Amino acid sequence: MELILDKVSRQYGTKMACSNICLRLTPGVYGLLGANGAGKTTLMRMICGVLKPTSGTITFNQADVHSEAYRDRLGYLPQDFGYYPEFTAQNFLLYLASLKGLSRTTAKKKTLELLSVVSLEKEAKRKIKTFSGGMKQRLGIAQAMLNNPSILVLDEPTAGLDPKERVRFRNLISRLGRERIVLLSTHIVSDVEYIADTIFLMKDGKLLHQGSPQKILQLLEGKVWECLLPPAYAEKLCTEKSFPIVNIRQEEENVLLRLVSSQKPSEDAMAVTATLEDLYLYYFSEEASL
Ligand SMILES: Nc1ncnc2c1ncn2[C@@H]1O[C@H](COP(=O)(O)OP(=O)(O)OP(=O)(O)O)[C@@H](O)[C@H]1O
Repeated sequence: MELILDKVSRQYGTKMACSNICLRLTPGVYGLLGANGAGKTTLMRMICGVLKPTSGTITFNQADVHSEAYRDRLGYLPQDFGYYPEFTAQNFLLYLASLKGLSRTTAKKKTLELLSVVSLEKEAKRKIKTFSGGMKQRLGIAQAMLNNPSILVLDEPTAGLDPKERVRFRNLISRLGRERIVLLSTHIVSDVEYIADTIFLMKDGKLLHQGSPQKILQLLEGKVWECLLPPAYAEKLCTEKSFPIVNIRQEEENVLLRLVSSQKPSEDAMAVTATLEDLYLYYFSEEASL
């Protein structure tokens, strides 16, 4: 099973939202990481066949993504998925199952099975308007799974989840990714740090890096430092902006700076282990609020 993107680009007028993207996806969990406007939604919509590339090709097992056969194997949770607030969770899934052409008996069986997969079996008869953000997202994943897809595409599925819901979500995705291609986009690093086998780092429509979290982190090896400095000196370093500062923390009368630099930034700076968060803030420092 493989999904291949070959030199895929998408332009909106003069804006290049995705530029020359080449990817090969086999079963596993893939995290598409990028700041707002990086091109994640555009890329996912092209992968789902909802949007045509301006140039390049996307194929699944050598078939075009606009074929019906592909659509049957695809599950998609768009960013702005519309729920019907007055429906119960179960009726909502039954309704979507009928739209997807499942028979009544299969739909009923599948709906109950999926409500259990996303841990909503006890809420089956509750109206969606009473659900938390996390419960709605899990229901969204359940609807994307109705056709038992080989490719599951989730656009910002963790938006609005609290920490407990995030953990539950991660566990669910890890399980689903064992036998299918799961691609999820986020700008929250911790959501992909533990579950993604491969991370795609996107900026300004381009794919900057791809690889396992460990491989991606090697980019910053030996370049992340922490230094405890008097406030005046720390402020000087920050305003001079000679290094990307990834974190600032007040420590009693001093300031602890975490920064990225290929050289030791000050006499008593300590080299620390890089995290994906450092990497993200390093690449997206203009957009991120430090
Ligand atoms: N229909 C459109 N017409 C014109 N420009 C668009 C359109 N859709 C997206 N863009 C632009 O293309 C770029 C990529 O947008 P996209 O929504 O793919 O980014 P994103 O990474 O998903 O962002 P976010 O995290 O905010 O959803 C942005 O600059 C956006 O303004």
